[in-house]
Amino acid sequence: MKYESQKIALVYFAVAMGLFAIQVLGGLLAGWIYVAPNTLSELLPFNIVRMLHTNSLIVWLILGFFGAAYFLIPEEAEREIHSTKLAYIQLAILVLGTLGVVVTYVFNLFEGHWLLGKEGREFIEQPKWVKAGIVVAALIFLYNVSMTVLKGKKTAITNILLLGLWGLALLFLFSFYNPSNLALDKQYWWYIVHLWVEGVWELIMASILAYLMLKLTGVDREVVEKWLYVIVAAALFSGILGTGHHYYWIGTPGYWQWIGSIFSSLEVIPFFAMMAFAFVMVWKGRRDHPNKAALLWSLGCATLAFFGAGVWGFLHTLHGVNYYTHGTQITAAHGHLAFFGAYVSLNLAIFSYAMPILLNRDPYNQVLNMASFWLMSSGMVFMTFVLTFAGTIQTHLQRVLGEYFMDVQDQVAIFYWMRFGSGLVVVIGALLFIYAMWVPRREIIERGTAETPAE
Ligand code: HEM
Ligand code: HEM
Ligand SMILES: [Fe+2]
Repeated sequence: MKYESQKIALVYFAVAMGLFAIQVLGGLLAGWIYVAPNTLSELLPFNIVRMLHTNSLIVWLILGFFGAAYFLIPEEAEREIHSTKLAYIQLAILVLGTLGVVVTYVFNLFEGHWLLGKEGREFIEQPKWVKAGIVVAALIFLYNVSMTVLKGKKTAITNILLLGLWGLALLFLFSFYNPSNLALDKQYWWYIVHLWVEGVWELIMASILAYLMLKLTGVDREVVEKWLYVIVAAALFSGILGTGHHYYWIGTPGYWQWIGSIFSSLEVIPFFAMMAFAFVMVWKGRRDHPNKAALLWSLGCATLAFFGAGVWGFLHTLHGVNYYTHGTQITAAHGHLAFFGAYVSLNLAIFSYAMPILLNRDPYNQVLNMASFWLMSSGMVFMTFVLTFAGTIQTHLQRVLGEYFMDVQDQVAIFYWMRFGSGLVVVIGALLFIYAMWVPRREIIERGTAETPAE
């Protein structure tokens, strides 16, 4: 570790990994309720479990991004973070908000209250006071990292990372605007949900991947930067108008069917470019970095993001196809592999790289980490396949033959059992990952010392 303030990342990563465990366990519970629907139906109903699953996902991913920024910005800007104290205050606000969310959801408190009650829009259900807290925390964060970069060295990696993080925070402001007209509500809702994952988060992904490639493969910075600019341009060019693929059936004008189909098809390009980038960097690289697990997660991230977002996204993005598949298990299949491939794996890649440095551990449980990669990835890929089969049958029975929703659900039950099985593998992989990150290797415990890890 070159800069003392990089240590801030450690607490962010710790909270993120805690929520990651809760998120996958929540998913597993939701998957169990699918096959045994009366489970906890009074105490913790499915809709609440689902909310905890998706909300904790978003919160831990963002905490991971914040931690990644605090870790890599000092090295790139060649100076300490502007204020360590502000960074911890920011985390305290976010943790308080998270606890508030959990208590409000689980006990279903303050229903209908404008400030204290949950808001009932998927992914952005948080009560208004929590949303306000998130904005305050985001402002503190942006001030802190922007000051650091402004006073230090500016690189393409930090510029693009900051652009992505500013975009993330500004787009979140749309969560305060909730028009009573349902079509308008949905139109703005997608500004957050879509413009995050298919817009500004791609900038965050590209810049963190670029940083990892720089460190792990030792290629020249100029080469990394050229790729970075192309990826960012392709992401913004396709992703902004690509929002149209959510405007097909919500009451917006018909031209969105063409704009959405054309531009969202082009969204495959940046994801393909990120995959090509990662592999070309490894191929051209001149450095044999000892942290192979971090490289495995980086390559896995670029590859699974291409399949989950690019291929599985394209599968149902043309309006002629989406007319039939909209809101079926095809959507869930895509949602899972896209989020896992792109943003979960990205976080796990930067954790794998940074944690041994932050904890000053060499060697660390690298083989266990790689095992967790294969468990989690194969579990998620299998889950994607079974949900795709379920969704294909569902589309035919329900949308083509016109059978009733619940009758169709009974006929695809076998796939929900298989989803539970693959989910169990994912959970085991996730717990193994957390173990590999935090528990020192036996040699170190016995010897009592560690080497300084390679950076
Ligand atoms: C990492 C990037 C991506 C993530 C994390 C992601 C995630 C998701 C999620 C969670 C949903 C479900 C939203 C909901 O209805 O509540 C969704 C819907 C959708 N996504 Fe993506 N996505 C990504 C990229 C893409 C790309 C690149 C495409 C197109 C090539 C695409 C096409 C679609 C379409 C068409 C829908 C609507 C499905 C429906 O009509 O039910 N996505 N995405
Ligand atoms: C890190 C891994 C995971 C990610 C990124 C993830 C992501 C998501 C997302 C984005 C949704 C909303 C999907 C949509 O609207 O289309 C969702 C819902 C869900 N997830 Fe996960 N999830 C993960 C792990 C799991 C696991 C291990 C299970 C266990 C079986 C699971 C089961 C479910 C269930 C049952 C739902 C509700 C689906 C519905 O409403 O029909 N997830 N998850
Ligand atoms: Fe989208």
